[in-house]
Amino acid sequence: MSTIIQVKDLNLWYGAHHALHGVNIDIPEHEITALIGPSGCGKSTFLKTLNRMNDLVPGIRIEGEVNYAGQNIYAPNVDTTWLRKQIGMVFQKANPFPMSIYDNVAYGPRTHGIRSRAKLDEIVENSLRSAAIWDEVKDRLKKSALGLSGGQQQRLCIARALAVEPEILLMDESTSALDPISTSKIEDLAVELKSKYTVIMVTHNMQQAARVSDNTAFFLLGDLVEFGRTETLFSTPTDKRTEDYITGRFG
Ligand SMILES: Nc1ncnc2c1ncn2[C@@H]1O[C@H](COP(=O)(O)OP(=O)(O)OP(=O)(O)O)[C@@H](O)[C@H]1O
Repeated sequence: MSTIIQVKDLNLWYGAHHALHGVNIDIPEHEITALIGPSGCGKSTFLKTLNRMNDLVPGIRIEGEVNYAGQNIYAPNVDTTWLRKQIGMVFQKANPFPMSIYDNVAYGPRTHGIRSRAKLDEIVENSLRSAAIWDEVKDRLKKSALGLSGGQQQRLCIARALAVEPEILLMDESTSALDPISTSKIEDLAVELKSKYTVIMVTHNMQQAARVSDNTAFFLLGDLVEFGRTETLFSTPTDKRTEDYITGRFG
């Protein structure tokens, strides 16, 4: 398998707080990588460094490299609009725009200059199909996205992220606010998506990591303690701290 993102000696500070300590990781393409660890260990911080969503946090300092598409994304000439098109993100709480379902999905492509109605129709349908929500919304595309259930809103946000044809989808605890049925739909969806995309997900739920991911990274207090195949990490962890965490001894 090939590496899509290579992180080298990544350190991050929020003011004086050293939140990520020399993280090194190679993230495989077309697989699901789960980031796990107790609250405050730096999972979300790490995820956000992958498409520079942290850039505007006051007092932040980032050192090291995140190599993607043949360059360090922290190099001075990198276009962050391009980067975030390539590496999309879905958040913990669904955040549809207060507009129609159609316009939510068409928003990104329109921003990138697509004006043809037929082309937009095609993108909207394909994205909603890929996010496994087309059948539920195809008769109400002009209705407000805010009228959808929480689970539907989250799948709509996935469709919105897919509409600009990213390579990588970052999911930050995207099922933690959802009921078990919606959660299971999003988990199934993540597994389907990996044939076309690379998925990197933060989850508090170890069963979820074990169910859906191919690789798992365990963070503790800003350190990447262990990274490996999910099956191996959960069955025979090499680090005592990983073992303590996955067996519920702390966290
Ligand atoms: N914008 C910020 N400014 C200052 N400190 C921050 C900021 N965001 C996060 N931190 C701190 O950095 C550390 C890592 O936070 P982060 O949100 O990445 O952890 P996490 O593992 O995702 O936690 P959780 O599972 O609770 O979401 C924590 O100590 C947190 O308080």
